[in-house]
Amino acid sequence: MTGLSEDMEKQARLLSSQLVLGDRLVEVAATRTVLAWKGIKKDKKSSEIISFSKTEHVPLCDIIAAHKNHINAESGRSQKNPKRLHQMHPHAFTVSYVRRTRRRRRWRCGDVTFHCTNQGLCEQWIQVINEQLSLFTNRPRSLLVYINPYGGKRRGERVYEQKVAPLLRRACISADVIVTERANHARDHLISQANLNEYDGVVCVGGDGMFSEILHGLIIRTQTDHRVDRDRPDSELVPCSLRVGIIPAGSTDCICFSTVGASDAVTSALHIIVGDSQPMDVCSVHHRDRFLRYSVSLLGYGFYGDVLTDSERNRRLGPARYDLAGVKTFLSHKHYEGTISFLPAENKGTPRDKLRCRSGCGACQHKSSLKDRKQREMSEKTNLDKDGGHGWRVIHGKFIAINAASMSCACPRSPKGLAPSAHLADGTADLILVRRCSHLDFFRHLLRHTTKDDQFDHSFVEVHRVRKFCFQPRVCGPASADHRSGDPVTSCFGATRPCPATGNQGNGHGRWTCDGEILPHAAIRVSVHGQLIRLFARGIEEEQRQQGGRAPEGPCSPRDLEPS
Ligand SMILES: CCCCCCCCCCCCC/C=C/[C@@H](O)[C@H](COP(=O)(O)O)NC(=O)CCCCCCCCCCCCCCC
Ligand SMILES: Nc1ncnc2c1ncn2[C@@H]1O[C@H](COP(=O)(O)OP(=O)(O)O)[C@@H](O)[C@H]1O
Ligand SMILES: [Ca+2]
Repeated sequence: MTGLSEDMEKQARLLSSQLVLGDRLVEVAATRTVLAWKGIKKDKKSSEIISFSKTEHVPLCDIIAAHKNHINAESGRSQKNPKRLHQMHPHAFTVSYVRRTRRRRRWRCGDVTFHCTNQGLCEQWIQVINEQLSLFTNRPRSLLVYINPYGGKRRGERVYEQKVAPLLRRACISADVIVTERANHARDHLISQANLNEYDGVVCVGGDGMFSEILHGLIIRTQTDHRVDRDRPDSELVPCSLRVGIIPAGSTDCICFSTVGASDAVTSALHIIVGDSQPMDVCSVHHRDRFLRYSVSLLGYGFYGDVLTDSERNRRLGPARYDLAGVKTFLSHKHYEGTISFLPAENKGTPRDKLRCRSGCGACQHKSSLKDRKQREMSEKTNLDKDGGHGWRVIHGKFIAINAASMSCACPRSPKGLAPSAHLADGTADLILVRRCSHLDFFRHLLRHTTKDDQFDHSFVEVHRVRKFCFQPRVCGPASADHRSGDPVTSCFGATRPCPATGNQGNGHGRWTCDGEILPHAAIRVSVHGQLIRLFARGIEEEQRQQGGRAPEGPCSPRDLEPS
């Protein structure tokens, strides 16, 4: 043997043989974890086989599939293969694999084609590789796909057909596709019609709003199946068993960007195919004892609530509607008065620490058990706190914005996100309070979302890592007895009085945007549910750097025959 690599020698080979790759004779070997090959040639003097090139390899977990090639019978050879070598190796198979590109965290499909001496050997290779892939039980076989044809720049259907469907076919994954016909079509279908037992996952083609539909469909279906009362703010929610893949085709696409590291359809499709799994926190939002919505990205009051409200009027502008509304809202420079009460998350880091949530994040590894959660609830009840009692803190003030993010909310507009240190799956959210300040100061704060500077390093911004919070806008007329009592929970959800001017508590106040949807109430109560849902993603991967500072092209730079 020529010795492909020391590592390979330690593992049992499932198959190895001499094949042709391009114009080279190579020795190829497969183990349970890797496919590797190395250029070989015959020594003219001794007639021994010697190796002459470095070993190249693809980890099996990065392989999408192996397929037989149909070689043009007339010419008797493929374009790249020299005639004599090919005559001796007339059969071929192609291995498709995940190739990391130099463009930030984008994945592409690479192909490598091997030629064999006989059909039997060719089929044996295909069988061995595909058999190993079938042992990866994390990979989906069957998916339910929802496409929002009107999301973002209205390219959802085209993106799916041109970029995603061919890859799913290559990976032998079946897909039932539903193009939505109205808002909430996907949510309602998931709640009451879809036979979820038939699928290994759900795919959402659209933006954060469309993902929110899928999220609601899955969570509501799961809670209904388990008879959990969603209206009770303290209900323990049951995690959803199906994973969700996001093919970005929306306006912000922050959930995709924050969980995959790129806003790119092919990259997302490849994360689905290799069966990645990324748990994610979900916030439940209640008004008094009524469930309102779930949130995974931005719950924003004041500035972002106003941006969203204004942007809805210009939906036809696509993603640009947010920029226009952003400028208008910025110029109006409003602030809102209210009381925010929150339960700090202990021993969970802070929103200003430098620990970023990355693939395999340590802070997200530990999912607290039911016992831990019960113990925490008990200690919340017994630990009296100087500010609000029961461990809660209370802050009253005039705010330009109140933002809560249970993940970083990184997106192409703001690559580090609204809450750069927030974690995807640690059971907490970062609460950002932007107090009334000058126009120029608020502009400086906003601008820092697009640079490396710390957007929280301002006297008018304060940040807290929390498990729960509630907000009460300043009530019209004299404050209610409960509000004055200082008990944060009662004051938020007890006898807040409707505004006598409008008869409606929410009117005249700012509004909350919840993952892009406007909430009907300003007084809300929010709890973070750790790891309630899983995505086909692996979190943002650390940039791999080689000497010279460039990211590697692929697992080992095997020849890539497909244009990206
Ligand atoms: C001066 C430049 C300031 C740039 C500030 C950029 C901050 C960006 C933070 C983005 C957080 C995104 C959180 C995600 C929310 C999404 O779930 C949600 C729904 O997404 P979907 O439409 O895909 O369904 N999207 C949103 O809520 C949209 C938020 C977009 C906000 C854009 C704000 C632009 C502000 C521009 C201010 C300009 C000041 C100019 C002064 C002359
Ligand atoms: N067929 C449809 N017609 C109209 N609205 C839809 C349809 N399908 C989904 N929606 C709604 O469109 C909204 C925006 O979708 P999304 O895909 O997030 O795009 P964007 O990022 O541009 O807001 C979501 O609230 C979703 O409920
Ligand atoms: Ca979190």
